[in-house]
Amino acid sequence: MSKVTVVGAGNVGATCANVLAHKDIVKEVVLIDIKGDLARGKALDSWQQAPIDYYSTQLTGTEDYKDTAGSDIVVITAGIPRKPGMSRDDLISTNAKIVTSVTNSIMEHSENPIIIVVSNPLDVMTYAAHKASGLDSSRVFGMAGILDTARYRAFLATALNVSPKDIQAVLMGGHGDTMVPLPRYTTVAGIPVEEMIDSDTLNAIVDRTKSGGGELVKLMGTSAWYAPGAAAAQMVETIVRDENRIFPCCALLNGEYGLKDIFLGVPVKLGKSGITELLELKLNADEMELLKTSAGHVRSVMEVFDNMNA
Ligand SMILES: NC(=O)C1=CN([C@@H]2O[C@H](COP(=O)(O)OP(=O)(O)OC[C@H]3O[C@@H](n4cnc5c(N)ncnc54)[C@H](O)[C@@H]3O)[C@@H](O)[C@H]2O)C=CC1
Ligand SMILES: O=C([O-])CC(=O)C(=O)O
Repeated sequence: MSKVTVVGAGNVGATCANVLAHKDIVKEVVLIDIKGDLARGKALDSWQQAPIDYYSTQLTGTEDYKDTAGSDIVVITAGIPRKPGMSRDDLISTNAKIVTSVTNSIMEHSENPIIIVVSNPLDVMTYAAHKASGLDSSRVFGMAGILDTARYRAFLATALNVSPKDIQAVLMGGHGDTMVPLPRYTTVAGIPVEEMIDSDTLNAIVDRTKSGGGELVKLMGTSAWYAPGAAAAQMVETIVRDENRIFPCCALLNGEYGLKDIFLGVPVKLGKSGITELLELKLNADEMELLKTSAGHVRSVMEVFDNMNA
């Protein structure tokens, strides 16, 4: 694994490229954007950080897809972010076209890449990239669950006054307000979280997690980038290192959880060929109900996408 392309040199894309370079695990990161100078500038700035922070990963910026040729992994962050008052779904008409055209351009120059989608609305943009790429679904998936789980873990760490390192959690469903944090699968240094925290505080943290993206949009006037960029870089890392780590990712379901032909957040193993296994948790009736509601919402946005392309 030597070459990673990050499409979109904006807040999330540039952060992802920079965090990835710091990991020093790939030979080359290409940052591509319709704004070529922005991509070249951010790549050059990151490359000039290499002697300070000690990494060898070469970063280049471009607007020309020829420079992405032979990419092993592609992270798609191109598209518009939301502004206060908007939902992620409001981005669909603009971002569907961008993600489809970007995927087509990538596929013209790379034979069998792994594609990680970040652009919103995430679940449907992953569906769009999968459709446009013609790649096996084990090689096209979306980043959301790592970020949403990280927010949940960070809120818990604050409430419990513990290191976020010690909090493990799973979260499922679409990347929106219907996402499903799973307290029953949350532990603090191996201790079930429900033994550590009262239910009102836990419920408030679950609710805050669900609107965690919106909280940041309200504060900043645009959406988050540090944690999102780092989350996408973590997915690249586990693939490059062929670690088979388990992360919640947006993946195509084929009957798992009683759901079919839908991209939704579920725990998967990630290795050098992409998704190596999709894990089916033994959800209880309440959890399953929440997951089905979330799937229903994602399906309604998928229909909007399908109608745009009919
Ligand atoms: N999945 C997730 O958890 C998250 C998703 N996002 C999404 O990621 C996307 C990017 O967000 P930011 O980086 O904050 O936005 P940004 O506006 O800072 O950057 C987006 C970049 O995409 C570029 N772009 C637009 N059309 C393009 C095309 N056809 N080809 C190449 N580049 C193109 C723009 O020139 C811009 O530089 C948004 O859709 C946002 O909603 C953001 C955070 C988390
Ligand atoms: O909230 C947004 O629009 C961006 C995003 O997906 C997130 O930060 O979770």
